[in-house]
Amino acid sequence: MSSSSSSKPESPAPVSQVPGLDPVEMERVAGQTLQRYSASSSAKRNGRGVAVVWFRNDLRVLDNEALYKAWVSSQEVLAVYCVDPRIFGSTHYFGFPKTGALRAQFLIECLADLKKNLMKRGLNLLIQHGKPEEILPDLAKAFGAHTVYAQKETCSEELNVERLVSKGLQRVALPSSSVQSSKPGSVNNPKLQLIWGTTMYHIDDLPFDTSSLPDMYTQFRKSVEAKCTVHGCIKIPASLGPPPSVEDWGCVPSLDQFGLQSSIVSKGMKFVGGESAALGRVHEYFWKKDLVKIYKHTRNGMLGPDYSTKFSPWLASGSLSPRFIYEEVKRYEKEREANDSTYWVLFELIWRDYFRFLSAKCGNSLFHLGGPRKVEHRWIQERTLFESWRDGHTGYPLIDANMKELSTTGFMSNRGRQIVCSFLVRDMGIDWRMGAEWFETCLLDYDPCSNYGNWTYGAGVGNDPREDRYFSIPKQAQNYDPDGEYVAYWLPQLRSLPKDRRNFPGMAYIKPVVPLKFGNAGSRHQNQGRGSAARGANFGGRQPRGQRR
Ligand SMILES: Cc1cc2nc3c(=O)[nH]c(=O)nc-3n(C[C@H](O)[C@H](O)[C@H](O)COP(=O)(O)OP(=O)(O)OC[C@H]3O[C@@H](n4cnc5c(N)ncnc54)[C@H](O)[C@@H]3O)c2cc1C
Ligand SMILES: Nc1ncnc2c1ncn2[C@@H]1O[C@H](COP(=O)(O)OP(=O)(O)OP(=O)(O)O)[C@@H](O)[C@H]1O
Repeated sequence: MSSSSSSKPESPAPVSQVPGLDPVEMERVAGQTLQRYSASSSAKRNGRGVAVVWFRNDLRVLDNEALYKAWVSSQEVLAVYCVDPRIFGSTHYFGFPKTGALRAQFLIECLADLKKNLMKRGLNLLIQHGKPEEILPDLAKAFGAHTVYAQKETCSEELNVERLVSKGLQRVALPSSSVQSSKPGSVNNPKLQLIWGTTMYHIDDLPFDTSSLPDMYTQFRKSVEAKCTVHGCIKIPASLGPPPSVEDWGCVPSLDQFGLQSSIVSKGMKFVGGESAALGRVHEYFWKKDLVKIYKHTRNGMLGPDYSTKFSPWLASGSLSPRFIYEEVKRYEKEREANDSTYWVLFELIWRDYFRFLSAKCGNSLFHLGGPRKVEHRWIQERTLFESWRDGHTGYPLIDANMKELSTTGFMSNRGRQIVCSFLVRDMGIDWRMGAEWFETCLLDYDPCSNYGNWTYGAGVGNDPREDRYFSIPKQAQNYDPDGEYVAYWLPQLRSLPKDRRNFPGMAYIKPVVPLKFGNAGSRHQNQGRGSAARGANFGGRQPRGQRR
């Protein structure tokens, strides 16, 4: 056997913390970066009274326009986060936990860090438990706030909350003295002002209305690259105080307040929540480890913290601004090197933008079985099969290892996500929404637009009919885990096998729960003679199309 000599079983590698900086270094890097992005002392504040900044998925100080506008328009800023019980409810169709314990823990760390960073600037974070539409009008009334500033969202659950908050504020009557430029004696309502802030390219700069967004990513990308520029990050003054006087600012919540049990990451990557960690990871990835210059060649990896940026959990919670990443890429290109890899980070961030704008175009069809194209197709919802996928017991090491990584750490590589998605929908024929909702439960970087956008593409119901791909497991295993290092990490029982058999263990592993739809071409040891009969889904006889991007 060539490179396939069996190796001794090894004990699992320790958990890799992401970023891998010690707390002192992380604080130093975050402090320096925030300082670099502080507004000069001449920044103008010309408002009156109190403004509320309602933090949602923008848990950061750097490049936070809602925070900046609240500061400019007031004499006092009240920063608020509402722990909305709905985000700890159940997913829409299949009743999985809407937020799993790992993402809840990440959120707690984000809130603790935000509170700390706001306090360093003379503010604080008021944390209240309840629905924003009940909390915010009461606060606006109690503090006489003229405006509630918040980041705009695009999916219906969040839009609904925005509508209810706005309605609630309309019922609050404020005396004219709290409101700028109002006539003496008149009665005014506080306003909800929603600010765009999730994407790298600003929605107002797009060369088309979102209702006419191109159906093809490449067309979108070329158009924005040619016609738009990325705005510079908003600089926030070093001092934002004073806050209004508040009796009880509330504590950063604990997992049991969410009704969740702590889930310790025992293997793989442990992501640290919060803006300081996000800025630490950018520093580590770009400047300390110099990894961005090889990103394009490593990005399809699956094992360890360094094959890709790992920015997504912080982007999803808004502890990291995509415009800051853009500026860091440009700075790196100027100071060190510009190449395909440095560009490719932006290329991927444009995918993220695209899915965000697409959610505005598609509305709820993004979440419907037929997807934006309303594709009619018979799916199955077989619980036992689904559970074998969810729990990593399908008999295919590559699937099982990825699913175990997801439930243990809350993360999975992009390569892994595409493979397990294809397996669920094509080989098992299972309703893609079951997979998407399980991802919604588990992912640290869960974002409705990127998650449901990618799942609709993977299921062949997305808005671009060409994005209809089958991922052959044997081929993916040979290309992306040729020595079986990844599967042996997550399934240690495979480590004692020769390297080239770890992905094809035959009788040495669980019996596959379904045959592969397109047979086992390319497999070396597995499933001989099981045939290639398709199960469940029939995708109109489409042939495998290899890999995406
Ligand atoms: C079925 C499926 C579900 C997914 N669900 C999510 C999700 O809920 N949230 C999420 O952020 N990403 C999702 N992705 C996209 C992608 O897998 C992750 O963004 C990526 O793996 C995160 O790791 P990274 O930050 O190291 O990415 P990198 O490779 O370093 O890429 C840099 C950034 O580009 C963006 N990006 C890269 N690929 C994509 C993509 N395909 N779609 C959108 N943005 C992308 C991310 O913001 C990422 O942080 C999903 C992909 C698939 C196939
Ligand atoms: N942020 C989000 N995360 C997960 N799912 C979301 C989010 N926002 C919206 N959805 C999904 O959008 C869908 C809305 O379904 P709902 O029944 O409310 O409306 P609908 O019947 O689809 O509405 P319409 O017929 O007007 O399109 C649900 O599947 C819901 O889970």
